[in-house]
Amino acid sequence: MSVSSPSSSPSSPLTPRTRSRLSRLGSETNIKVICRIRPANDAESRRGGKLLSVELETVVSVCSKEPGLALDFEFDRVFTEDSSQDEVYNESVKLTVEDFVQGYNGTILAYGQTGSGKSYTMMGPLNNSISQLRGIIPRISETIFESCKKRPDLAFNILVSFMEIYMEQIHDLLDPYSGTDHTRFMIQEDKNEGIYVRGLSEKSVTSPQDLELLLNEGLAIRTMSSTQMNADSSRSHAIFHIKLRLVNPTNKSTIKSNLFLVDLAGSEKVNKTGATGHSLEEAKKINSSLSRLGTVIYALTDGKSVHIPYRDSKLTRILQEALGGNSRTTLIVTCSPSTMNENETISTLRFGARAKNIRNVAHINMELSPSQMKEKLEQLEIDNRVQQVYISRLEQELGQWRQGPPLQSSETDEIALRDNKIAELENTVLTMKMENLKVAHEEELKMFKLENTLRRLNDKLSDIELINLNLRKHLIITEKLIESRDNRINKLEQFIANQRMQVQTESESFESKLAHLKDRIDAHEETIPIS
Ligand SMILES: Nc1ncnc2c1ncn2[C@@H]1O[C@H](COP(=O)(O)OP(=O)(O)OP(=O)(O)O)[C@@H](O)[C@H]1O
Repeated sequence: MSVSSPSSSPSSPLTPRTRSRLSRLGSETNIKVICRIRPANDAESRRGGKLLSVELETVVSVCSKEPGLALDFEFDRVFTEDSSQDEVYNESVKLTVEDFVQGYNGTILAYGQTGSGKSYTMMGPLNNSISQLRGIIPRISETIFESCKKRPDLAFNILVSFMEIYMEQIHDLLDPYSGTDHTRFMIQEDKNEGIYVRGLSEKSVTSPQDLELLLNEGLAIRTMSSTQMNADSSRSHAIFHIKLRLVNPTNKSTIKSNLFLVDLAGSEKVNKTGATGHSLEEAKKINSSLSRLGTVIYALTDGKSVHIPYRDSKLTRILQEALGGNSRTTLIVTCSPSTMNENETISTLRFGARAKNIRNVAHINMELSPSQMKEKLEQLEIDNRVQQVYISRLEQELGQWRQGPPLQSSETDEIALRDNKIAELENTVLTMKMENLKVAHEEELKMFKLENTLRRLNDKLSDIELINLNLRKHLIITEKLIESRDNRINKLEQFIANQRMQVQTESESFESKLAHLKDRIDAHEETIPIS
């Protein structure tokens, strides 16, 4: 059996010092990874076999047709063909949205092969009017407004923007007239705002209905086309961005948080989708952009990379905070259940398993109000004044000491002698300090190397623990299977024993009937006169 642990250990590009500083500011968490298996479509029901099975709520097993290839993948949660939109939202996404309203940045990403159910999960079915089928984004908007209403002490302001990255160009989905001048959109970074796209329109919303309307308007102009794998295939990465500003009117402090909801374009095997000409170019761009996302995830988790190539694509640059930064991130990997898509599904599950090792450090994004800043400044000024008083007292004492009674020449010589001695001693102390510093530096280097070795060992240990965990899970599953087989055997044995008893009873009754008949024949024969 193989297990899903990536070749290397969970790690992060942050140095231990930066990490500990960030940890003090916020909480460090792994990216949450959810797997969702969609129901088989018509073609799969007709021709494909069942590829995936889910024995536990967190493990999905691939039952490959290749002999000897059995893979288990562990995620934070696995949803099956029968899971509803409601379950997916409540059990995997709602918490991120509640954190978002508390001031944490959040990101929810859907990744998977074309036609595997990303848009269904994020938005809901196309042209849907059934409330239970609504996807994550419409449900999120309701939670946000409900949560904001529960905090009447704060004034809130919600802005949304909606963009797609199509063939590596940014398009504004809330401004159909933005035209073809894509150079007006620039990805920029700001100390307060984080990473954002300059030039993108932002619309203020005051109700879930407002937000849903904008979502649908944007979706209506998103680049879609029909492929052999999906009649309504999204050919772009769609990024819906919700900006929340919560202001405390009393002290004027502001909480600012950003939520990115990303429906990625689906990876595809061009020979399967039958893409040619322009569709082929689209597919190549989609695959190349997803492969850059994979490279970033690989670099974040291989435990070696110092440089993370976020700037290699627009998608990874925009998602920089979501991947290894200040964000609570959930990745939803979507899969077809059928053996017809075996390679694509295994590759999706591997992508999810690797991403699960990314560590983020999220913190509440709060800006102090002018009055809070003033308070802080005043406190600093008081501290400063206290220090100044202390310094002037010391200076006064020193002055008095310096002024002391007039000295005799023999006393001046004595003092000069001692001054020289002091200078000499000070020199020695300085030299010793330098020596100490050198030694401390060498010690620090050694410590650093030792820490590195320890970290590598720890990483190996967690790899082994992960493998061990998977093996134990596999063992549990196997034990359950054996137990269910044993039950079945017991039942069958019971059934056979019953059958035997029944046969025996029947044969005994048959024999007694036979004997009875025989007696009657004998009796009959005796009564017949011999002619
Ligand atoms: N969980 C589900 N339950 C019922 N139908 C689903 C489910 N997931 C997906 N589908 C259906 O499968 C088809 C493909 O889904 P969807 O368009 O969401 O895939 P996608 O991954 O977004 O594809 P692409 O990358 O090509 O855009 C749609 O008809 C959708 O309604």
